[in-house]
Formats: sequence, structure tokens, C-alpha cells
Amino acid sequence: MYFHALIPFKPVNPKTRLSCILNQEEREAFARVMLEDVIAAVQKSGCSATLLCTHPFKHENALIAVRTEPLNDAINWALGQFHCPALIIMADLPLVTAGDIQRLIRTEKDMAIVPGRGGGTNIIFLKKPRCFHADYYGASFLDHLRVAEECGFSVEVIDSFRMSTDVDEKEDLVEILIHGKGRKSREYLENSGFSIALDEKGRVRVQRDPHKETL
Ligand SMILES: Nc1nc2c(ncn2[C@@H]2O[C@H](COP(=O)(O)OP(=O)(O)OP(=O)(O)O)[C@@H](O)[C@H]2O)c(=O)[nH]1
Ligand SMILES: C[C@H](OP(=O)(O)O)C(=O)O
Repeated sequence: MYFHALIPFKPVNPKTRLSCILNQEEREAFARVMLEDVIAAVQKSGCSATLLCTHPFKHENALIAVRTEPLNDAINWALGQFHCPALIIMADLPLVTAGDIQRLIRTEKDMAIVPGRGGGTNIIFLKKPRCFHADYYGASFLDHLRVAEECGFSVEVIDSFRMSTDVDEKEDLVEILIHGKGRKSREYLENSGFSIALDEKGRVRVQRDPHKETL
């Protein structure tokens, strides 16, 4: 089945929670390569991509809508335009695969949802998007379940390591370095001097080659 994927994307000064290890130029480049990984998976799954961007942006494989309002307002504007099922997928999920996306769009329920760690929402598939409204930030996963209930939707919650791994904090980079084989995001991190190391308690963490640090 062929569906439309809506990908919110902030190209300017994104991923501020990574400011401790990446400067603004690097965060913008890193956000773009994560987006590339997401678009590649979306396209391979047979879906088309529309980027809902805060600023003007170009991509050869995606339609662009520039919306300057806050995230939820921008998504809710877009949902109102849909006459067919829609996928909302965040741009910071570089481990996602085409098979993962197909798993969502094949749901027999009215809605499929993938939680992010810490209470967030990483992906939503909606058969009737016009009835729904987005409520991202905070414990958005619980909020989206509540909205689904108000809409009378049946819901499938999808448990998936790859889809639940959103990249917000420094610690999340470990997952890309370990599980991101073939991903542009992993290549970017490796070329920027990142690698994994063990801390004194034996936990895996990221480290950066001081010669490639720019902060
Ligand atoms: N259209 C739109 N997309 C947004 C906006 N804010 C964030 N996004 C996108 O929404 C997704 C999830 O956002 P966050 O994880 O908070 O990303 P972020 O705002 O770049 O990161 P932080 O500055 O660390 O909060 C990512 O795909 C972002 O690119 C916004 O105001 N409008
Ligand atoms: C947009 C927000 O992302 P987070 O800040 O949890 O990564 C959410 O999932 O509600």
C-alpha cells in the first residue's frame, strides 16, 4: 500500500540538546543526515515524503511545506489537508527501516503508534487523519492515546527498538554507532571523530577525537 509520510523538520538550529558535543553547523548537518536516513526508509517502504519545515529547505525526493507555526499547529494544519491515511514520522529516527514502516501501515487498527523513550511519540499512522489532532511534547504518547480514545479509534502500540530510538541526547548517539550500519548518520558521526568507549563502570558511552572537536 502507498501512503503519504509527513516528516516535521527543523533545519535551522536543531537538536539543541546535542549542543554539548556538536556546534550549530554540525547539528544542522547531523539533523540533515538523520533526515536522509528517514526519507530513504520511507521511500523504500513505498510511501512518499512531505517535509513540514520551519524554514525554506530543498530535497530532491520530498515535497516541502514551510510552516512557521509551532510543531503541533503545523502538524494539525497538515492533517486537515489529508483525505487518505497518513504517517507522521519524526526526522530523528535514523535507525528506522522500510520493513518497520510497513509494519505500521499494515495495521488492522485505526491507528498505530510508536512511543519514543521518555514519554514521547516517534511515529503515528492514522487511517482517518482529519479526525485526529497532534499533541507533541511532554508525555505525548499518553496524550496521543487519549486523543485516539476521544476519536473512537482502535489502536495498535508498536514495540520496536529501532523505531523507538529517537536521537535527542548525547547518550543516544551510542545507538547509532552500534546499530546504524549503512546509515548516513553513523557515517557522519564516525567522520566527525565519534566512537564508543567504556566508562569506569563498564557502561558504553560516546567519545570524540579531540582533533575533530570544534566547540
Ligand atoms: N515543523 C516543525 N518541526 C519541528 C519543530 N520543532 C521540532 N521539529 C521537528 O520535530 C521532530 C522532533 O523534535 P525534537 O526532537 O524536539 O527536535 P529538535 O527541536 O530539533 O531538538 P531539541 O532542540 O533538542 O529539542 C524533529 O523531526 C524536528 O526536526 C517545529 O517547530 N516545527
Ligand atoms: C516532539 C517530542 O519529541 P521528544 O522531545 O520527546 O524527542 C515528542 O515526542 O512529543
